[in-house]
Amino acid sequence: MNDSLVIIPTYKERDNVQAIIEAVFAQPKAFDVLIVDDNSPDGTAQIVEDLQAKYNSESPRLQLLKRPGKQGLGTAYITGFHYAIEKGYEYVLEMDADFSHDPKDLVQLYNACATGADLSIGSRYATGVNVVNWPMGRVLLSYFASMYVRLITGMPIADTTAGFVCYKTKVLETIPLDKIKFVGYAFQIEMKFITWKYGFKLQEVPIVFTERVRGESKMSAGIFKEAFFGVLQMTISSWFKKYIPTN
Ligand SMILES: Nc1nc2c(ncn2[C@@H]2O[C@H](COP(=O)(O)OP(=O)(O)O[C@H]3O[C@H](CO)[C@@H](O)[C@H](O)[C@@H]3O)[C@@H](O)[C@H]2O)c(=O)[nH]1
Repeated sequence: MNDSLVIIPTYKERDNVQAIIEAVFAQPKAFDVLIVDDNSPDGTAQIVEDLQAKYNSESPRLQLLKRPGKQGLGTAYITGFHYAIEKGYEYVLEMDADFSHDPKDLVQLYNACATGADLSIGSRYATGVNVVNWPMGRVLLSYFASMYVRLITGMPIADTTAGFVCYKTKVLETIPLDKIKFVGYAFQIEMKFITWKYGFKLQEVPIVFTERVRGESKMSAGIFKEAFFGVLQMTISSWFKKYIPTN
């Protein structure tokens, strides 16, 4: 077993899943991979099962959790976090299956945590705007959404919805995972917010985010709405909820 687990949630990622797994295993640092698949109707999980025979001859480097149906990205990660804690991984990384996150950046996210950060964030907005192939409307929406979150919550992070991150497992053991309630972009915001509120050290690592070439995004207007109103609700309730420390 390696010290770090890369969790990749998948829903209908038949055209990406094999290539992304191979790309993670090709990195200079050895990572284990956990795919959390929500019964994708396109056979994504079957592809992973076929690859397990190839990669797991010495140790189970490629792991798969199958859930019965589409339950959202947030709960897929929570399921993965519990798995990582149970197995005793020291570092847990989150990554999309679709190559919008470059697997080459995994090592620098890991290094940031190995040298002091508790949560390192692959940030599109740490140095300007580093997004490739998004329509201008989506860039503006995402950029201003991050500014909005920063303004409302006071969290000192430029890319608050980032989904390419590395946690020290002790963070995931400390924060109340059972209280995380959002599933989409708001899930990413909520996780960072609670981590920050618990006094852990957050560090942004500049990355370039590239729009997927294969398959489709599963984000929807509902998920965007959840983020917009959820941030307000989350910030206000943090003033009253005992499980969120005040700082
Ligand atoms: N298991 C599971 N996986 C899911 C689900 N919905 C999405 N996924 C998987 O989660 C990853 C991201 O999904 P996308 O649909 O490609 O997300 P996106 O719109 O590109 O959003 C990304 O960027 C956002 C910030 O701009 C991030 O907030 C978000 O977390 C993600 O990284 C992909 O690997 C996709 O298959 C689900 O319900 N269940």
